[in-house]
Amino acid sequence: MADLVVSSTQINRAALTPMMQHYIEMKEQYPHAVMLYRLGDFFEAFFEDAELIARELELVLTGRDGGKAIGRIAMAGIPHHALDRYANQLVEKGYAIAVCDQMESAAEAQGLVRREVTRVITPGTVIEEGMLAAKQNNFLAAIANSGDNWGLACTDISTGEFIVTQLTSAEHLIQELLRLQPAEILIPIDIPNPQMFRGSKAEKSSTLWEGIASQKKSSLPAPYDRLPDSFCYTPRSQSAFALAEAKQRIFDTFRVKSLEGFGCAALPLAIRAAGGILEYLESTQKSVKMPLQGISTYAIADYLILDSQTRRNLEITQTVRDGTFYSSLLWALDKTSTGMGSRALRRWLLQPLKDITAINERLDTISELAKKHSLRKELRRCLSQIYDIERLCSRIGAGTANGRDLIAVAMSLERMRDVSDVVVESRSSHLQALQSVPSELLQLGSQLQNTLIEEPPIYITEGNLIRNGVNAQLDQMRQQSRDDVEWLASFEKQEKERTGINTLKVGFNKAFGYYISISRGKSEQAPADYIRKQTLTNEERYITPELKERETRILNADQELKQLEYDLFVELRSLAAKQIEPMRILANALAAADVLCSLAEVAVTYNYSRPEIKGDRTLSITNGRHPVVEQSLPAGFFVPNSVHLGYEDDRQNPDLIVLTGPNMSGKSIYLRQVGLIQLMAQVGSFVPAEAATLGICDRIFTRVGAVDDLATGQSTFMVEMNETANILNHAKVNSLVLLDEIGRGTSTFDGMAIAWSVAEYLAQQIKARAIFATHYHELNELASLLPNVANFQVTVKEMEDEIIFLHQVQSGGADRSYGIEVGRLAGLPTTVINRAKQVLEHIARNSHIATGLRSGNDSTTKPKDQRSPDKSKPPKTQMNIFE
Ligand SMILES: Nc1ncnc2c1ncn2[C@@H]1O[C@H](COP(=O)(O)OP(=O)(O)OP(=O)(O)O)[C@@H](O)[C@H]1O
Repeated sequence: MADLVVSSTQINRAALTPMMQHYIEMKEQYPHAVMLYRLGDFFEAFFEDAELIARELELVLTGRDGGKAIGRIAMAGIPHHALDRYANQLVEKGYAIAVCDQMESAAEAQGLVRREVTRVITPGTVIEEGMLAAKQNNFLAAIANSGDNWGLACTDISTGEFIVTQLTSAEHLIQELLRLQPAEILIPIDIPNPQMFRGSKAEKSSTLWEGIASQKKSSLPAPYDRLPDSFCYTPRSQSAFALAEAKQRIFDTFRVKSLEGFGCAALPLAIRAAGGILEYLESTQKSVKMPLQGISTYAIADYLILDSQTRRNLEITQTVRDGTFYSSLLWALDKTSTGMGSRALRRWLLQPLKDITAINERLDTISELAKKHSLRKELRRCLSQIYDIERLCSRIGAGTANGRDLIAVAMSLERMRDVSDVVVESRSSHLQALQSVPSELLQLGSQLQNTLIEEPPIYITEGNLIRNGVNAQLDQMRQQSRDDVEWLASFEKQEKERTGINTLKVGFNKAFGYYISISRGKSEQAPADYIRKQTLTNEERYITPELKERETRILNADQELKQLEYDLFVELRSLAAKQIEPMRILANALAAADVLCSLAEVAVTYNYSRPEIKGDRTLSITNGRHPVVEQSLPAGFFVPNSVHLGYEDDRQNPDLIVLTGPNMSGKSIYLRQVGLIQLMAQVGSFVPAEAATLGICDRIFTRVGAVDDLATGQSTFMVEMNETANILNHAKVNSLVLLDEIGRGTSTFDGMAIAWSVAEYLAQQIKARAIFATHYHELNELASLLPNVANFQVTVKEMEDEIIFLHQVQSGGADRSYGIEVGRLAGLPTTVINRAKQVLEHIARNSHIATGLRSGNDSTTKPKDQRSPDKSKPPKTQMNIFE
């Protein structure tokens, strides 16, 4: 629309209408955000913002008079009740939104309606229920830096969680960010407009942000240019991150005088990051202040470290192939009954423990729940009736909870009586935590239930919230209101009799209030004292002084009644807010119990066993299974396999296993299942195995077939080498290293040489427990050279014209891959298969690749079947099915 003014920068402000002048003033305070300005029943955007939301939300771009000398200003709007839905779409696209609301009704206003920014919604500060995923945290993070050290603070304002840590390298910071997946990250950089919001997604689609669009991440000042591209970053003024200011903010927010109790007193960077978050919350949460829990400090070394590569390869929360939740470990284990439990399970899986006592406490609880079927069943039934108290607490504290929220709290607290009864005889600590519910919470539950009606409306300003008998004044006003209804009925009856018009009715509408309605045909009969107010096609509407007088009283009484109900409700909500702390403790206990019930349920369904947790390097799994693949195969189809690694006292168990076997035989699955079982044990879960004794790992490393990393322009082989280097530089004696085919993406000789030396380094230098799956059968020689290396193979059975995958892992090395057979199964043309077979035979007869590596140091200390195959015999050719 050519005639619309779309830019606010070049106009003569004095010529604008007073309201538009106010809009510009507001917008200037939030230049980084799309401003939604309340006008009656709509939130409107003007100028550039109007164009933006019209484009992004597919709305009609219209115009509004901006003043005589200005003309029509671009405008686009959304109905006020649809704010959440549209705001959600904008936040998803990476925009921040400043909500400028009306603080008084147009009728009340003297002059211009008072409007204020009540809230700035950004990806990390979303609290609206409809905008949050029930099963996932929505984290807002902030970081601070000094040299190689980094502070990280992270909060989920919908639950009040607030965690901080300090890290000693950018890599650790990035790994933590990748684990937490914050929706928004605050970085302390002073750019010309410090409030400017930049989200990676917003940059792509917005012209509004041209000022910052040039500030691509790579042009952000060091050291922040190293941060991953996939997040939404918001630059903030450095002053909020200054140590003194940050400390003061923490003192003020949490009403403390020292940071000792939070455990971060000696972590200046963590404090600075926390200060950055608090300052941001102050500036975005205007009228709605979500109460935070106290700060909880953690160290990454307290937990089993899983880097992003390992989380991805083990498919903990999503699959590698298509990134879906379905077929991930979380999918296989999540039988939780509440959103709190589901979020906790995700956190537990991404941050397994190292503390044996804490692990055993979880295992004890699962043991009890697994053994006592009716306890588990009953507890799960009760949990499924409990609402998301964690998030409800935050809404109560922020003063945004409505009647339905309080009823949900009341019902949940009522259910707690059943929960306590169900666990009354339990012995494990996580269930004992639910045995007694603080009496003040039970009282609160009863009070909420006794005060509020069963199904209150969504809005708390419309009355109909409070039960009869709660407040004498309210009861009296309600009686009055009933009397008024009766009076109206008797007035109607009286007027019918007086006029003799049977169809006469008393009606009401917002514009005219109460009126007497008579059909046009009968209007001649209207008495002289009737005052005509409105003429419609079929009826005439009248008022009388008596009706008007009564109307004033009815409407005033109605307003007063609603106000009284509102006041009583707010009082009740404040009362509930005083119990947030015990409610949060309860919510945490419920979440843990829910996770443990879920793990127990899975353990019983799939016949898992309790792992024995040790402080040494034992990794012993008897007949283990892959928890996800097992669930996706028909019962009994999965072939269990064992592994015994890293037992130090006698050298019966190796540190490193060279795993060979044909393509498709199950090497990758085996590798992953070992990693998953170790991870599950440290989460405190039962494991899919007949028996398992597992020492605590400090880290699990995995390297599984890489793909080209087009985003960073790295080749498959480069990615593979990067990942391998990372493992060799960080793995320690207590780590578990799972390598699937190293050295594939280069020439056979280079690849094999690298694979050999990597395996040798792992076994000799690092002595980590490791499984090395490979098609380089020459690596079987290592077992004859190094005492802590053994060969294992996944077996197949050769039939006359096919091979059968047995998926069984046995000691000894394989010397064939049956790659050509797999090619045939995949449908390679027969000519190609036959030719490949000829070439293979030729190579097998003439190649001496491994002879140089076999230096004759054959170990005699190991069982025969763990040594390399006898290479003195002529190499076998592929199966006779090819001949
Ligand atoms: N223990 C098992 N029991 C039953 N089926 C299995 C088992 N292990 C693997 N499989 C099946 O075999 C398929 C191939 O397994 P996997 O990908 O682990 O083979 P691989 O040996 O790593 O193959 P390649 O060397 O070609 O990469 C799996 O998709 C799974 O369906």
